[in-house]
Amino acid sequence: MENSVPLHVCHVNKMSIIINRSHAILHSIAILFLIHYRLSFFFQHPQNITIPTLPWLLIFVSELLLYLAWLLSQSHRWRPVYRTVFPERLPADDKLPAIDVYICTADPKKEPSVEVMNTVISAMALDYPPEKLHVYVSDDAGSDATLRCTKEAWNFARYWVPFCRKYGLVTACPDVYFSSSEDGFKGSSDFKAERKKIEEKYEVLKQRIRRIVQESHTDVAANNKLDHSSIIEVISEHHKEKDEVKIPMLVYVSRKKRLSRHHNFNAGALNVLLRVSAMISNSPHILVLDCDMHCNDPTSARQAMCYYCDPQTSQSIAFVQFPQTFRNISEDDIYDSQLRFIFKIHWLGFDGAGGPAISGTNFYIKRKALLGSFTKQQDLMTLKRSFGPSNDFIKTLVEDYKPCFIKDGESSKMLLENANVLASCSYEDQTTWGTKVGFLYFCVLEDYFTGFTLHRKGWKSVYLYPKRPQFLGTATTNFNEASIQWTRWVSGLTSVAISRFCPLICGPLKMSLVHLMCYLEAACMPLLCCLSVWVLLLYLNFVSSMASLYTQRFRTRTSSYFR
Ligand SMILES: O=c1ccn([C@@H]2O[C@H](COP(=O)(O)OP(=O)(O)O[C@H]3O[C@H](CO)[C@@H](O)[C@H](O)[C@H]3O)[C@@H](O)[C@H]2O)c(=O)[nH]1
Repeated sequence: MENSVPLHVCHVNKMSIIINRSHAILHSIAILFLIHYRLSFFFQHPQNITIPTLPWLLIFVSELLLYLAWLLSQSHRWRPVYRTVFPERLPADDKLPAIDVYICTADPKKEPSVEVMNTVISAMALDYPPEKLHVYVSDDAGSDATLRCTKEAWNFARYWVPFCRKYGLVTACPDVYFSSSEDGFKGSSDFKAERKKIEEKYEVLKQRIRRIVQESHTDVAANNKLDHSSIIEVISEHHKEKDEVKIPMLVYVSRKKRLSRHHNFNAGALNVLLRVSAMISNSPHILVLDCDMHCNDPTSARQAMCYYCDPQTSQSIAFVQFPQTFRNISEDDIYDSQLRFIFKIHWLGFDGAGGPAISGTNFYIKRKALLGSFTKQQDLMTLKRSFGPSNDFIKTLVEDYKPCFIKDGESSKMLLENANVLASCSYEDQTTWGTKVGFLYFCVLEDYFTGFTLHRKGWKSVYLYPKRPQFLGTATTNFNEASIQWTRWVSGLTSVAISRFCPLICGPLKMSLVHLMCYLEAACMPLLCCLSVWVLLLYLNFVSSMASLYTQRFRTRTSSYFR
C-alpha cells in the first residue's frame, strides 16, 4: 500500500526536552560536587579527620545508590514523545489484517462475571470488520458458569453489536453505556425505541448471569479450578439461524489443569490461546485484555492498524501499547491506583527511546513477533523441538497460512481434537514455549520480560495515548489489594534485576543506551531504593549505638565526679 499522506505522526516536544536535559545537566553538576565533597573526606590528612569514617562511608554509599537511581530515571525524560494516528486514512476493510482478541479470566468468584462478560461484549463491538475479528475467552478456572455466561454474552452481542454499528456508538461496553445518560435523551424516536429494547435485553442478560453464578455457588459438584480437562467451544456455531448482521466469532477456551503441574499464570494461559487460536483463526495480530479491562472506545483496533498497515513501520513494530485507565478511582487516590507516573510520564519517555514495555493488557501484538515466521522449507524436526509435536500447529507458522477450522459454519471435529491437545498441560514439555517462544515464563511479570526480550531482539513498539481512554478497567482501591499487587510486581522486577537477564548484563544487543536504561530503571529501582534505605538504617544503627556509648561514658564520668 502506498500512502502519500501518513497514517501516523510522532511529535517530539522540543521544549520539554530542553527543560529536562538542562535540569539533568545542572543536577548532575550538583551531584558531582557532592561526590567530590564526600570523596575529599577520605583524602584528608588523618589528623584532620574529626568525624568517624564508617558513618561517612555508609552515607556516601547510600547517596551513590540514590544518584544511580536518579540517573536511570532520567532515561524517561530524555526524549518523551506522543503520537497521533489517522485511522480514516486506512485502506478499505477488505484489506485490513485479521485480529484475535484474548481475554483471560481465572476465578469467577473473584472476577465478577457481569464485568467479565462486559469485557467480552465490548471486544466484540470493536469497530472492525466482524469476519476479521475473533474473540477468545480463556477461563483458567474451567468453570461451567463462565462457559454458560459466555454463551449468554454471545446471545446479547447479536443485538448489541449491530446496534452499536448502526448508530455509531462511542461506548462499546453495555454496562457503561446504560449506566451513563449517553445518548439517552437524544436521537430519533426509532433510536430511542431500539435503545430501550436493547437496555431491556441487557437487564435480562445481567439477571441470567447472576442466576448462573448463584447456581454455580450452590452446585456441590462445582468445578475444581486447579484440576480439570480442557474445553474448547466455538460459541457461535450453536446458533444455526442466519443473523442479518455478522458478528465476530466467539470461542471459549479452558486449558487442561492438573494439581501436579505448574501452569505459569497468565503467560501460560496466553500461550495456550496462541496455539488454539492458530488452529481456528490464526490472525496475524492479537489484542490482549485482562478480564476487567473493557474496550471503552471501539476505534482502538483501527488506531493500532495505522502502524501495522504502514509498510515503513509494519515490519519493525512488535506491539502497540495503550495505557491502562481505570473507572473506579477515588478522588484522593492515595495509593496512586491510576499508576499516573507509569502511563502519563514513563511510557512517553520509553516510547521516545525505542518503545514502551508491554503493560500486561491493552496491547495489540504481532503473532510473528512472539512465534517467528517460517517458510515451508523449514526443517520439521527443528520446528517440533521448538513448538511441540503438533503438525497442524506447525503448519500455521508458515506465513499467511489460513486454517480451515470452520467449514459451513461447523468446526472440524478432528481439528477441535487437535486444539484440545494443544491446550493440554503436557504439550509444552521439552519445547521452548515460555523460554524462547510465546509469552515468557521467567518471571511473574510476563509482560515486562516478554517486552524486554522482544526489544533485545530488535523489535520496536509504540505507545498510543489518545484523549479518550480506549480501555477502562478496575483498579485496586484499598491498601490490602494494592500491597499484594505491588509486592508481586516488585518481586517480579527484582527477580529480573538479580538474574542473568538483568538488562545491564544481557541488554545492549539491539537497543539504544537510553532504552536500556529505561528497562534497567524499572528492574532495579525497587532494589536501589531498598538498598539505599538499608544502608541508611545501618548508619542510623551505628549513630544510635555511638550515642548510647557516649551517654554511658558521660554517665560514668559524671557519677565518678559526684562521688
Ligand atoms: O493464572 C492466571 C492468573 C491470572 N490470569 C488472568 O490474568 C489477568 C491479570 O491477572 P491479575 O491477577 O489481575 O494481575 P494484575 O496485577 O491485576 O495485572 C497486571 O500484571 C500482570 C502481571 O503480573 C499482567 O499479566 C496483567 O496483564 C497486568 O494487568 C486477569 O484477567 C486474570 O484473570 C489468568 O488467566 N490465569
